Amino acid sequence: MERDKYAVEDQGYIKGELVYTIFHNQAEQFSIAKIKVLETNEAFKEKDIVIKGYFSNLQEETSYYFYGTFEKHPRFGTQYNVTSYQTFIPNSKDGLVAYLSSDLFYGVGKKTAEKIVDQLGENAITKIINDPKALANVAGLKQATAESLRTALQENQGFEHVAVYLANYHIGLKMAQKIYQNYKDEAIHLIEEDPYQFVFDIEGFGFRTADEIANQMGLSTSHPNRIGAGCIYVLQRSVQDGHVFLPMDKCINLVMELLATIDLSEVIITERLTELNRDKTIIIQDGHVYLPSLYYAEDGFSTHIKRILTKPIEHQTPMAELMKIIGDIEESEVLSYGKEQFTAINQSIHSKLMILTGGPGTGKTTVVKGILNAYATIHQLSLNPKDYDNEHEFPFILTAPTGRAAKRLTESAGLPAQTIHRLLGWDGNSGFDKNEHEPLAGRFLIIDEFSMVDSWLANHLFKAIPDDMQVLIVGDEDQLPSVGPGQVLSDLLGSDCIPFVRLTEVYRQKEGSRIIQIAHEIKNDAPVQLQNDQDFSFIPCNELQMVDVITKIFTKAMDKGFDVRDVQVLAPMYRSEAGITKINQALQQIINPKTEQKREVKTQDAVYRKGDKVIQLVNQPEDGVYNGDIGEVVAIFREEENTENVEQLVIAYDDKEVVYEPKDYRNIMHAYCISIHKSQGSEFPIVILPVVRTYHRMLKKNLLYTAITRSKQSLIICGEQQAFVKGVTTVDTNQRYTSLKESLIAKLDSKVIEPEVEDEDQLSPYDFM
Ligand SMILES: Nc1ncnc2c1ncn2[C@@H]1O[C@H](COP(=O)(O)OP(=O)(O)OP(=O)(O)O)[C@@H](O)[C@H]1O
Repeated sequence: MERDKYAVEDQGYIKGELVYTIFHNQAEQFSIAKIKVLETNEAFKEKDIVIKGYFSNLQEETSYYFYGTFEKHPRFGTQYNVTSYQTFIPNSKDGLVAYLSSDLFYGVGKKTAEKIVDQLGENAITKIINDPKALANVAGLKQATAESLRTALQENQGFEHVAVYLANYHIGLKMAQKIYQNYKDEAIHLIEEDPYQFVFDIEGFGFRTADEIANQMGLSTSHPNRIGAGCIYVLQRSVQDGHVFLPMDKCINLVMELLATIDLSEVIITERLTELNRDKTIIIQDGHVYLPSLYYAEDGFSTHIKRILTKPIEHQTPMAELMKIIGDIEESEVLSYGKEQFTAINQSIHSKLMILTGGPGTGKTTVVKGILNAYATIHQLSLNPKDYDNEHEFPFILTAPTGRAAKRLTESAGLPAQTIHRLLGWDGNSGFDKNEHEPLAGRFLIIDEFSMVDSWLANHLFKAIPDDMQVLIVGDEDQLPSVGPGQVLSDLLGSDCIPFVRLTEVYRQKEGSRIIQIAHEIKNDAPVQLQNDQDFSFIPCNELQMVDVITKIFTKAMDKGFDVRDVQVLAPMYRSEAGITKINQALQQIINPKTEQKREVKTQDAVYRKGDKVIQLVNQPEDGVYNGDIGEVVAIFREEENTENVEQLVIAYDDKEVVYEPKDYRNIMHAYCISIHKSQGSEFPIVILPVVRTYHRMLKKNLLYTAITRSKQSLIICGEQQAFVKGVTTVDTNQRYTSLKESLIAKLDSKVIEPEVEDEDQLSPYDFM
């Protein structure tokens, strides 16, 4: 078969044959291979070359046309970066027989291939693809083999055909594979019909790519499909910045900016937005433009808040009784609750829904334990899960957004806690098992680290809360907002519709913690002193010295007997000389270097060895691992060493081992250094925090506050003092557009639903001791 009619005109090519594969990632279909050069129109004189790209299945003894560009790799020299390719099948009988009897086509041997070519001639492949009956008369060819040969040929040729076509629009093989998997042979026809539809259907297919294709096809820049796709694209992008909606005028401006054409006016875009609103592709309300899922998430969440608040608590505990109970708890815990803490326990016991907020060390956990104890005593419930069975479920539900946060909650409260996803029975695909029809079973729900909960998850969670369940939300409003859209905790507090208690008195500080002092200095906008102390050090250095400084500190901590898991480097960004990637590479070399005996696997971005510290990057509920979980590579199995015939990486987390196949490797990365965003909800004995000017875009008060509050025993900041001071005084002005506050005020009639709490000032727990 000659070069495809869609082959890129004037583009350089190398016609070559596979010598051997150097690296192949099955999941990504990414390969690096050595190729014997048979013919080329490139200025290249060598006999062979290393190529890399996304290939579906490169075969030996088969020739290909590779289209691409040369690249100089610092270590491996000149390589050919392949952007598209196609199999070369000579029209000669021998060539066709070799191709049809290759490993690509199961069940077709040399003899059968010869018969096929004898019967169908030079155009055998085209005939088989186009005519389902073409193979019917080939003697001895079973119908099943004939069908599977035709399907495999269609797949193989079809993908190459699509890939070559898409390469004309600078769409690489990786994206071509996604497109082909989605649309198969329809891909070219569909893209020619409406390239903008791909923006919605294919993850990662950018509006600009669609635009380029449409442009080459001569589609008008003011075509309604273009404007529609532009509107949706602008909204989708705003969700990535945490917004729940865009104000109408801002949305129009962003669409104008994106579409950049003089044919468009605000009126035309407004009309298109109105049409999209009419057919429910978007929702416009009060001048706010929403993607439907977010509109319904906020609206649903506030409706459920109202529903929960409306059903009052049946059992009211007289103040005298509560004071006595709290006094007894103080005695057994050997502490005396501060006034705010006492108010928090009292109010939570009497509130259907309450928020407990406060900075580090203000006693949130202490109060949570107090509330659990008081509630259990009042309702004569055991706090021991073993005292319950399937018919009598444990009445206390403790949950948090991440695995690490749930684990910490389990440890601090002394009761089992789980992630919100697990609690709701998320299956990873179709949604949650728990909802309004299948609600949660229990009496008292405590949700920790609520600042990390986004609008979607908040709605799913509250949907599943039955009317008579009591709820306590716990979180620090000064932490980073959720990664997903919304700012649910601060909107709840800002609405003034929900009872809350804000703890301000710091208790851990009394134990002499400089870390907590720094956190509160940042929180209260007070000047931060960086002088060294028992649990705090500042090490001045610049960007280029950073990796060296960090590896030294890390090594010293290990020499002192700390475990790799105890020491955590937190940085704001991946790139730069002092970025996460460089720090991880350097630390891996020091902590877990290559040795003869140590097994390793190579992925596109990293090398993993047995003993490496790694982090899970996405929720993988089917295996019980969640975004932010940190584990260790404990075993690597080669393909031939297991029944699945696929390479495997085994990672041990706190309470389980999870097996990763190559297709899952993209879900992990090294975790010697992780991003501050990923560290939300976790705590570490030692935190090393690099802060340099290069990070300036990221250096904001809430980011540094979040990083600092992750450290429990020791905090080491290294870098430039000026950058740190600038960071802690820079408030993130990127306001998120959310309407939860207004929605709550409208639904709850702007009243804080105060619990009926007697004035505790008149009595003290001591009156009852
Ligand atoms: N009323 C109190 N009297 C004495 N010590 C207290 C009191 N309240 C809290 N503490 C102590 O202060 C420290 C911090 O309290 P706790 O862990 O409850 O705070 P937190 O707000 O949950 O902190 P973080 O958010 O950092 O985990 C603990 O050692 C706790 O025992």
